This record gives sequence, C-alpha cells and structure tokens, in this order.
Amino acid sequence: MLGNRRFTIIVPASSANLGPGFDSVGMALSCYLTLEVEECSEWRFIAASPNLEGIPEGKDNLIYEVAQQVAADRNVTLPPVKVTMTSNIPLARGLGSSASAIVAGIEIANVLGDLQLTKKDKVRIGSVMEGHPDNVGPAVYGGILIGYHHEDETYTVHIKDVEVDTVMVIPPYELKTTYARNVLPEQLAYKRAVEASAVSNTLVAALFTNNWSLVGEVMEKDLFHEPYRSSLVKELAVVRNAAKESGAFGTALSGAGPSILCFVKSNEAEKLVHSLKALVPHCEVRHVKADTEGVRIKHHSVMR
Ligand SMILES: Nc1ncnc2c1ncn2[C@@H]1O[C@H](COP(=O)(O)OP(=O)(O)O)[C@@H](O)[C@H]1O
Ligand SMILES: N[C@@H](CCOP(=O)(O)O)C(=O)O
Repeated sequence: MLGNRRFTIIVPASSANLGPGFDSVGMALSCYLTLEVEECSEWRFIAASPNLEGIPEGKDNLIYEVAQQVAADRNVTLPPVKVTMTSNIPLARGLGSSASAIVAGIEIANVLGDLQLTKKDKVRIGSVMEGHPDNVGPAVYGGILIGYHHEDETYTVHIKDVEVDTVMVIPPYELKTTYARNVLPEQLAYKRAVEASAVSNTLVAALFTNNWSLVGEVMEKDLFHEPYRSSLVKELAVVRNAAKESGAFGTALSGAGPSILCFVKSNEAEKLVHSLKALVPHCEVRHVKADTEGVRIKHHSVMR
C-alpha cells in the first residue's frame, strides 16, 4: 500500500555500445527522467516537459505497461497513482530514453508492490524487455556496465567510478532504435567476427585500466554496428575529425544514434562544446558527465 506517501524516481540516461561494445557495454549519463508519483483514484501520466510531448498519458504509456507487467508476473495488484514526468533526455536520439522509462516502470512496481527487487533483478527484468543490458544496466547501477544477456541469465560487471567526461552532439532528428537495428547484417563472416570481438575486448580492458587514450582509439574501430549505421548520421565523420583535432580521446555513435559521444578530459569539455556548436549549429551540443549512482528514489512524507 502507498498509504499517505508520495515519492520521486530519478533515472539517468545512458549511452550504449561505446563503439565496439555493441549490445553489451554502456555508461550512465547526467541527464535524467524524473517521476513524481502520488496516490490518485486512477492511473494518470502527465508529460510536464517539452521534450516529452506526444508521450502517451494513459494506459498505453510504456512506464505503465512495464509496471503492470512486472506486478502481474509476481501476482501483485498495484494501487493507482498519478505520475508527473519531467525529462532532459531527448527521445529516440540514442541516449536510452526507452530504457530509462523501462527502469522507471520497474521501480514504480517495486515501490507500489513492495517487491524488494535487487539491482540484479531490475537489470534482468529490463534486459528481458529490451533484449540487451547496455542501457538498462547503467540506468540501474550508474557508471559503466558490461553485460551479457541470454534468455536464461543476464551476467553483468560494474565499473562505478568513471574518470572521463563526454561531449554529446545531439542532432535534431529522431532515429528509432528498431529502425537502426534493421540496417544491421544478419551474419558476420568468421574472421571479421573474431576481429570485431578483439576490438571489443580491448575496449573493455582499457575501460577497466582507465586507459582513456586506448579507449578513444579502439572505440573508433567498431566492426559490429557503426559501419552499417554511419550513413544514417551524416554528422559523425565531421564531428569525429573535429573532436580528434581538439584533443578528445575518441568518438562513437551513442547507442543506435543519431547522437555522437565524444570522450574528453573534463577540463577540455567546454572548449570542445564551443567548437562543435560552431561546426554543427543545427545540433544541440552538451557537456554531459557520467552518472555514478543509477536509479534512485526519494520518499516524501505528506501532512494530512
Ligand atoms: N518517459 C517515457 N514514457 C513513455 N515512453 C517513453 C518515455 N521515454 C521514451 N519512451 C518511448 O521510447 C521511445 C524511444 O525509444 P528508442 O527508439 O529506443 O530511442 P532511445 O531509447 O534511444 O531514446 C519513444 O519514442 C517512446 O515511445
Ligand atoms: N545496443 C543497442 C543500444 C540502443 O540504444 P538506444 O539508446 O539507441 O536505444 C543498439 O545499438 O541497437
């Protein structure tokens, strides 16, 4: 029972893949989906910030569907609530907005249904829904998460502290993840798959040893998805060259795109923001730090 409580759920955005870590590596970002949840006679979702315009406000809302599914799977009935959503995560731009919504739905069910879900449970549930753990994992844990999702199990390894900043270039157009997955090949030749996984393994080792110049080098050598998606994001090549020239470690498509992630030293981020704003004036350019906490809940007591 919710009783006389209300609570706030804060879920970070995430950047998946980091280049060659396709479907298995992701990082939490300091952009947030925030839900104010309070008891109500019927379920309502209110999209209270401009970039959530068009998001369903009834029972066809993704967050509602996830919360109900999680509760139903555990034979629990949730009391109705009013959910007021604000967000600075742009939709369908490769910053994991759908994963943040899924994690928010899992948390609503967890709190309202008193399900006592662990972080591991939440990542498992979210990965089953998304099909891969590279967005839901960081959204739950914060930091960087490396994972392998399989129908029987989801394995994850977490890096809490991230010693790098990002500059994010966000084009004005949407690229739905389902569309960007449809341009990928059905198969990869054996030799190419071996090479692609060697690049990915090196990325992960470099992340664990804080070797950011190596991270930057190998993140640009992905063979799993960027070669097939780069033609969908015409800004990628120009941003990559400019970022390299200004001393950034490296760039990659963020998730399925169209946003572009540049890894930089924190004291060099603003300079890069400034030069990229001039280079791609039609895009939004943001200095975004890593989020190291993951999803969190604030409980508020209500005077009656
Ligand atoms: N707060 C939200 N509430 C409900 N649905 C959401 C919310 N945020 C995102 N979504 C859904 O997720 C879609 C975007 O998902 P996707 O194409 O995977 O892009 P990305 O996850 O990279 O932003 C949106 O068009 C919307 O349908
Ligand atoms: N590994 C997935 C990640 C999709 O992330 P999103 O933020 O674009 O939804 C993929 O590359 O398809």
